[in-house]
Amino acid sequence: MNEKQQSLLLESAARFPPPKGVRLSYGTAGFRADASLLESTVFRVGILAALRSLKTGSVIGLMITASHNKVADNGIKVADPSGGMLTQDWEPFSDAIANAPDPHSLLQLITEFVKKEEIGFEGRQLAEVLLGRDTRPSGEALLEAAKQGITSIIGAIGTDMGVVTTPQLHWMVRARNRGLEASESCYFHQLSTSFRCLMDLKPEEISKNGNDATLVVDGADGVGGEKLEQFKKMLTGLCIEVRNRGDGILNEGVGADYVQKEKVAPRSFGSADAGLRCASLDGDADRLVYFSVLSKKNNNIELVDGDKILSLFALFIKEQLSILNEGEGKKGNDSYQARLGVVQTAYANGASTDYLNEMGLEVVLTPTGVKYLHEKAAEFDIGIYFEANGHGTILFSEAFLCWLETSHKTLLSTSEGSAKQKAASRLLAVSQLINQAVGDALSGLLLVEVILKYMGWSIHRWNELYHDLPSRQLKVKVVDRTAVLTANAETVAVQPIGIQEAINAEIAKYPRGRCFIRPSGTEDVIRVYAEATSQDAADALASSVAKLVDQYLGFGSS
Ligand SMILES: CC(=O)N[C@H]1[C@@H](OP(=O)(O)O)O[C@H](CO)[C@@H](O)[C@@H]1O
Ligand SMILES: [Mg+2]
Repeated sequence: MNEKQQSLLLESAARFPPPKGVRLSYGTAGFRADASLLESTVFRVGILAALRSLKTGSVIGLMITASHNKVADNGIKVADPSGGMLTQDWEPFSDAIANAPDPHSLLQLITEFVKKEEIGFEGRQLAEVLLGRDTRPSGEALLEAAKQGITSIIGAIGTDMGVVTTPQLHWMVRARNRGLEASESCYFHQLSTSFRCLMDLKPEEISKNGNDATLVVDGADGVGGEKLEQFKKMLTGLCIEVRNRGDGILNEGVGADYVQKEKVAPRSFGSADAGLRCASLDGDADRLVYFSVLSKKNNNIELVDGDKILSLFALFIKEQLSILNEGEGKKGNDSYQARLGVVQTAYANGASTDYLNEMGLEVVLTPTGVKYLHEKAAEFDIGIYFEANGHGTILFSEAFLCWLETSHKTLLSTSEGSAKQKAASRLLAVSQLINQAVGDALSGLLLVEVILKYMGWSIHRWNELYHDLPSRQLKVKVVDRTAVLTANAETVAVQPIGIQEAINAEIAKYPRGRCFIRPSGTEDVIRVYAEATSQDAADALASSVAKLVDQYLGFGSS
């Protein structure tokens, strides 16, 4: 770095002093905190994004959002060239620069990192960062701070994509790096075209079914509701009513996180909606859950969570693959035994994992956080991942898509059964519809709708795939949540010493009992998850383990 660059960094960093006494960490999904604390972090992440763009020679994304958190919070996450999450190798650097106390220590960290990563500053190409933000009022000022961070690297530019959903921004980054146009209208066009294609390919005999009625969507009073309202006009064959489109307070009593965790209907939904097919998006529209309001008790719902979306997708994909492979074994020709895998976390309901295993699928568990699930899913030809809270997608490998395209062409030109050709067309359309960069509530919703139509299923029939084991999640405030270390995809607590044995002793008291603890990456708490054969048992197991956490780590423990 030359002197001009160094002084530009020092000068601009001086305008964004970090808040005193606050330590920030990249966490499960980027930095998140009260918006008033974030300007300097966002500015510094702007620098990181510009460096990442220089290093990779590709376009990088920055999304300003705090997803399902309260409206006063905000946050920032980085999208890598593939459109996926920032490589985990760069997280320690992001933590270090976010917490550097002054411009000089910041400059030193950057200088060392640039050297270590061999980021070339001489004769370099232009760096470009796409910026997006959700509807939070603090978004605009933070976007400006990010831009200033980006432009404090000479030659780097920030391109403002405006108010977008998180998955739209990730999609745009991926598109740009593949030489495609990255506008919102291209995104809507791709989704609506592939949706249309899948609708046209549904079996003819299934035109009348239980799900013809309107889909009612809770937009969480955030960006997703706004976008869906705009987008729904392009969707023929699907009637959508969007509620909570931004007239109420973001995420307050609304949204996928609220619906999934509280298991109640969001604001603006009530007994008048009983029996209807409803869906809920989170604040930045990367999570999706379905629900149906139960008729008798006002706010109670039948929840159809991420695990069930995953199961529906897996069922559909598996069926298309088996149509495609019918009879191929006998002929021994160029059939492709695609490896289909599903990825979950320890929060997946045990009944869903059993169901997927019974389907003969390979089920892999990873730690919480899309960055882990996505990475694992990418190892399969078709990898489907979902967190129970509704964040997930389906990834197709390049090799499989290449084979699929060729065999689709061959099937079109021969008289070989149209069933196979349709299955190939469906899989190709799914790969276009479902976001390949990150979990996307809007594209996920369209795929659910199309599969329900294909199966001729109502939401109730879908929910009957298996019955969830009763579960309970609790949060415990502790002195230092980093004192809990876990292993085996977070199912075992290895520290503090002795706590796992104590948890095991509690679990042993309940038939089919399962329970684990882990430190949250987005909130200052230890999360407790428990599952058992009855709700009372799940509640009792969760609360006894929460007590153990408090004994070992709570404020009276030391
Ligand atoms: C139990 C739970 O739902 N955890 C969520 C939550 O992470 P925590 O690290 O548990 O706070 O937010 C993450 C980001 O949205 C999401 O990936 C994850 O699934
Ligand atoms: Mg989200």
